[in-house]
Amino acid sequence: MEYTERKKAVLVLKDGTVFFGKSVGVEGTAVGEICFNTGMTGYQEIFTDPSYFGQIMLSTTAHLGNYGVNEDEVDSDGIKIAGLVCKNFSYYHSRPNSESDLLTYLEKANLIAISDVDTRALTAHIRDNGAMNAIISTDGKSIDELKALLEEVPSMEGLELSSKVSTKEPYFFGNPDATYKVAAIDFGIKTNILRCFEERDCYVKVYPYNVSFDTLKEFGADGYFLSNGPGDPQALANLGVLDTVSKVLDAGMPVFGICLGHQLIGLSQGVNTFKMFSGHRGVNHPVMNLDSTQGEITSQNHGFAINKEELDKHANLELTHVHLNDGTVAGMKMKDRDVFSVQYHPESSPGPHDSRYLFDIFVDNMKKAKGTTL
Ligand SMILES: NC(=O)CC[C@H](N)C(=O)O
Repeated sequence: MEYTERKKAVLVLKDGTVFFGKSVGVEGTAVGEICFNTGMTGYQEIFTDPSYFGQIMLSTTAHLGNYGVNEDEVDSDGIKIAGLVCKNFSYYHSRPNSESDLLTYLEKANLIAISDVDTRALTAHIRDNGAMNAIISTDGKSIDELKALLEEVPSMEGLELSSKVSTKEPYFFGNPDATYKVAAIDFGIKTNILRCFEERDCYVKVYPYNVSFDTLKEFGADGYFLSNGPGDPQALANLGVLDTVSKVLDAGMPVFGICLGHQLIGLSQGVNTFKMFSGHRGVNHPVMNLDSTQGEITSQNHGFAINKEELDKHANLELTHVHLNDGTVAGMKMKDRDVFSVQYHPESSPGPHDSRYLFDIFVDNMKKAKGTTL
């Protein structure tokens, strides 16, 4: 279908604001919390990141689709975002190693997307008014109909979503003969985290989000990993997850947590999380490592964060990284054991590789714990 034949599409925000655009392809209606990502590239990694499950992605980059898609650039088994809002959608792509075009990729996943939206104005609106639910429609529903549907959509606050994206059965990743064994809990794990472990001589067993500590232990891992994932971290508390996390921390083995995993470490130690005003999502968020005093440009995707005052008062937790834009907690460690976590994404897919050293520290901790001189 030619661009000029694209149907009219509409976006309605929970506060009643309406934006018009054009349907990219699939017809239908999609709901979710709208959030903006400021990365200029990396759309395929973002769309397949399970942490975005249940969210409508607003991409602030001027062009989407211009470099096509490639199966190597996925971070899970498929598209996880609930819907897409963009400015210019490229129906033509150009890149030597692209396998297909973005439109076909979105159509296969039945993803509803609208283009030609004034994304600058929309992003400024969310920045000023905070994260909120939204509905996008490409099938001609009236604004009143959409507003009524939007009333039914639950708030992201209190929403448990890990169970929707976590693996149902344990699986392995990497080389079985690798030096280190890592037991990972999958709250919505990104594949690039597993690749980062594999590159560092680790063999990973990935478990469902509700695994018991007794089952985890059976693998005889050298270290534990708590993954990223969608939804409100506090909602996982009701499912017994915090009890498992506490047991993991008490095992005395090296532990590494990323994003949701980091938030769960905090919650398990009595430090609360809160819903941020509009969250951090992009590939150029500045973070300071308080130990080295070096800055890192980081990849981020979160709408909740750890309460800094509670962390500062905690006897056994220490702030290690701080977000330089707003002073929020970007990383922490436990004082009496090799447990550390970050709110951002050191596997950075997409994003700069400044923070990959965190994987090296975790492997180093496992090396020390093994008492080897490898
Ligand atoms: N990337 C993540 O793990 C996100 C964690 C959590 N869902 C949040 O939005 O804060």
